[in-house]
Amino acid sequence: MEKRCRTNEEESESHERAVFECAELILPWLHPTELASISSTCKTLNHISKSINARRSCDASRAFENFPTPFVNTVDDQPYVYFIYTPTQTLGVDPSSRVRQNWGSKHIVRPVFCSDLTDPFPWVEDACGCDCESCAEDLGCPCSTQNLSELTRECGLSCRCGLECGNRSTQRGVSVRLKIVKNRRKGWGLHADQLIRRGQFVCEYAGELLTTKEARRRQQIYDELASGGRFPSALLVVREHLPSGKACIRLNIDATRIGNVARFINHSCDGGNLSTVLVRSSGALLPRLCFFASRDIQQGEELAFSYGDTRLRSKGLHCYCGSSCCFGVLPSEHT
Ligand SMILES: C[S@@+](CC[C@H](N)C(=O)[O-])C[C@H]1O[C@@H](n2cnc3c(N)ncnc32)[C@H](O)[C@@H]1O
Repeated sequence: MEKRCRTNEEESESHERAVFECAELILPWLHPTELASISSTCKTLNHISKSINARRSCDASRAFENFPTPFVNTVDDQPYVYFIYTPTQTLGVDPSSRVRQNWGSKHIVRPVFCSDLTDPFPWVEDACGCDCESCAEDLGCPCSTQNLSELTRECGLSCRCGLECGNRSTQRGVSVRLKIVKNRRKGWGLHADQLIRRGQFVCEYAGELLTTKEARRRQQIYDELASGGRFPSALLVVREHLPSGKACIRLNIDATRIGNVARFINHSCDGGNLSTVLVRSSGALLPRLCFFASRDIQQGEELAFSYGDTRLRSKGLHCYCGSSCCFGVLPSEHT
């Protein structure tokens, strides 16, 4: 059979295709500043970068969650906020390490969501699950605590019903449609994109779990950055008081660099429309901070909560929550 030699044109087309394919694989791993600088080098890379930015703005959760969470910005031309997504709490990562995540790729591979696999902490020995064979959400679960207290227990790893258990509703990721909307004064905020019923689970506050020493170190840096202009940090300190009242477990969750959609929830001086509940899964060493709707929330409404145990700072950031009881200054946690 006669072999036809490839023309120069065909050869260059094939090279271009190879470059295109490689770029499509590599560029989604880049930070926005890297993406911007590479996109200025040639037309093809500029084109690919643009589509990556468009895909990033369509889903902040990078398909980790059950529904995409889009960014909506009618204020300026920032298409999205860059951070590393984690659907559950994770161990603190050295800030100097450049963690990367594939975001905005053409080929979306939905990560397997399983909190049992992602829980970074060892499980305690006496972990127990419920005895029912299958407990659907509507039937309830014998070991479910029906009313929302400040601390709720859920079934855990050894539950025989698996992740579908009606008493593991906070372990299946974000289960309502949400969007991230930019506001001129408060920056980005998390909004409902459907009706959310009172008592419904919205999302967990996921981020890096830090030692108190590291939390204090980072808070100092964040305060300095905030004083020099707008820097929206997302370091939350939560205390779980033990029944004796004498001791408490302190959780330092930093969602500034690594977090989930909850990092966009703004503060409201009137407590907003979310209640925070510490949920402990049977067998888990540490509780997780979960948000539930404290009343019916209409589609489009902004989600908000009070940033917790606070002391007012006379020179703190200005609060724009707009509630009738607004203190005028954003609360600041004494880390
Ligand atoms: C956890 S982040 C919330 C998301 C943030 N708005 C953003 O753009 O990424 C906390 C930061 O949001 C801003 N923020 C939250 N609530 C606010 C409020 N009521 N008024 C003004 N700024 C607020 C502050 O900059 C604060 O440090």
